[in-house]
Amino acid sequence: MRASQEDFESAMNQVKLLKKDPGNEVKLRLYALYKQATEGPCNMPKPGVFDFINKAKWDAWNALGSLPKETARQNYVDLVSSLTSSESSSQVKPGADREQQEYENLVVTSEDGITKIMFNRPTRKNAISTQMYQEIMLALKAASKDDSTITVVTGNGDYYCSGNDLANFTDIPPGGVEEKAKQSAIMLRDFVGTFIDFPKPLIAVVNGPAVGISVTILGLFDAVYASDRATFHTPFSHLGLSPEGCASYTFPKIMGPAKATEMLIFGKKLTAGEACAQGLVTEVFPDSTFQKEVWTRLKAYSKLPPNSMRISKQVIRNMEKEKLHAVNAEESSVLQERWLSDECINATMNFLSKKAKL
Ligand SMILES: CCCCC/C=C/CC(=O)SCCNC(=O)CCNC(=O)[C@H](O)C(C)(C)COP(=O)(O)OP(=O)(O)OC[C@H]1O[C@@H](n2cnc3c(N)ncnc32)[C@H](O)[C@@H]1OP(=O)(O)O
Repeated sequence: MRASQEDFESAMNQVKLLKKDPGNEVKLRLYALYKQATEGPCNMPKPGVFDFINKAKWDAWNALGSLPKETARQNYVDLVSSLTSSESSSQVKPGADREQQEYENLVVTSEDGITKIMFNRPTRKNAISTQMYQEIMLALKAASKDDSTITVVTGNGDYYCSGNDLANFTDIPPGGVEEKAKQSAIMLRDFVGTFIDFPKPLIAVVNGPAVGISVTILGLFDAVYASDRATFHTPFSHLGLSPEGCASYTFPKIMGPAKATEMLIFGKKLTAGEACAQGLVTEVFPDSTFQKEVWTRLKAYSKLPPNSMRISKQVIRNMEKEKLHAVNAEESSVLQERWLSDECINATMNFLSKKAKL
């Protein structure tokens, strides 16, 4: 499939978040492909021999000759993808009991055939910052390729996750709020897409309250185990928002349209027991024994034949994938508009100025 303009913009965002300097040669190649993809063949006068930097850039761009813009765009996306996956595979290597240190907002460990991705911003109730979205995507991509059999997502501290970090919208780029909304919609689509495409059994261990996007994406998990302290809250109307994470499709399917309406439109907060009765949660455990009971069970599941589990997941989920990607694209584009609405801006300002809380 050819890289779209959105894939290209998403790749540009990912370049900014690379943790390691890819080196001058790769940077020149990225520069040349970017210029070719956006402007076509090199159209600049050749810099003088002593203007080393601009001469190197010119040489790299000029070397692409008449490479078509679409091919340059595709090559750029492929190059960025190889850079991000080599970073992520160097972060999660197969093996036992290895704690990863390189994420700022996650703790990722691999042990007993289970890769555990733990949200780790407990002082912010594990709200998902822009960087954390990128880190979760990297961690999931690495987990999809490592030798673990199942992948678990959980939270550190008293919360599972308080949803999108509302301060994400205060970091406005030079292109203004419209540009911010556009970038956020691309990131959201990529983020949710990573869950849709995740190939192994994906389990949520919901250790405490869950809010917003951390609830909606549960519909894309294969099992959800919850402490009886957990609650499930999607206050989209209160925030001037609309559903994401494919919940506009998965929630009515899981719990029926009437119950989904209460959650997604009226923002009704469910207890763990209610969420279980409505099919969003697989099983609820008393908080006092939650960790012990869940991890004992998961360790037993992780010993099942991995290929069989993967294939069964594909059989269960693959028929829906195309539909889910379409829903994800639509939800992201609706939200791009919502983020610019007075309703949303006022609700966000009220939270950030401490006038409102859920
Ligand atoms: C960008 C692209 C993708 C976008 C996808 C869109 C997703 C939609 C959603 O996820 S909607 C849900 C958004 N989340 C919220 O509205 C939750 C807001 N938080 C709260 O209402 C409360 O903090 C609480 C109910 C979660 C917890 O209340 P409590 O009193 O127990 O704790 P504090 O409020 O004191 O929280 C500790 C500090 O953490 C900060 N914080 C918590 N959640 C968030 C958040 N989501 N965004 C930003 N900051 C958050 C809170 O402000 C406290 O900070 P302080 O110590 O500096 O006061």
